[in-house]
Amino acid sequence: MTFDAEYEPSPTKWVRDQVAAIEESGGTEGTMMLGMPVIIVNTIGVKTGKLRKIPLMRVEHDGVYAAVASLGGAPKHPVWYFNVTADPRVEVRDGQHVARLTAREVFGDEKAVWWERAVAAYPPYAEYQQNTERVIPLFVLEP
Ligand SMILES: C[C@H](OP(=O)(O)OC[C@@H](O)[C@@H](O)[C@@H](O)Cn1c2nc(=O)[nH]c(=O)c-2cc2ccc(O)cc21)C(=O)N[C@@H](CCC(=O)N[C@@H](CCC(=O)O)C(=O)O)C(=O)O
Repeated sequence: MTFDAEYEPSPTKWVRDQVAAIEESGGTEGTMMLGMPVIIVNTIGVKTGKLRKIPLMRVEHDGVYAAVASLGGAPKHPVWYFNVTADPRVEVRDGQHVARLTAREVFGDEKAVWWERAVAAYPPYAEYQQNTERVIPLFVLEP
C-alpha cells in the first residue's frame, strides 16, 4: 500500500473541488469550511487500491488528529470508514504540513474525550449524532 497509487477523485464535486483548492495552493487556500479548518486524510481504497483523498473537519490535540465518520449524520458510514478499517495507514495534510499517521478507532472513555474535542472543533457533530441511530465512529490518527 503506497500513497503514490492512482488518485481517484471523489464523485462529489464540492468535495473534490475542495481537495483541489487545498492541494493546488500547497495547503494555503481552501482549508476552511463554514469558517472552521479542514484537513485532508489520504486513504487507499480497500477494493480498488486507488488513492482516496477525504477532507474532514480538523480536530487535533497534541499532534494527534481525529477522523469523524459523520457523513452529516447519515444512517450509513461513509465508505472511507471501510478503507481506513482495512488499512489504518493514512496520510494527513493539515495546511502546509503533511504527516504519515496510523488510524485507530476509539471507544468508551477514550472516545468520549475525543468526541468532546470533535464537537468543540465542529459543533454540528453533536446534532449529527442526535439525528441518527448509527453510532458515529471516531478514529484517532497518531504517529
Ligand atoms: C461519496 C463516497 O465518499 P465516502 O468515502 O463515503 O465519504 C463521504 C464523505 O465523508 C466525504 O466526502 C468527506 O470528505 C465529506 N466531509 C466530511 N465527511 C465526514 O464524514 N466527516 C467530516 O468531518 C467531513 C468534513 C468535510 C469537510 C470538507 C469537505 O469538503 C468534506 C467533508 C465516495 O467517494 N464513493 C466512491 C468510492 C470511494 C471508495 O473509497 N471506494 C473504495 C471501496 C470502498 C468499499 O466499497 O468498501 C475503493 O476505492 O476501494 C464512489 O462511489 O465511487
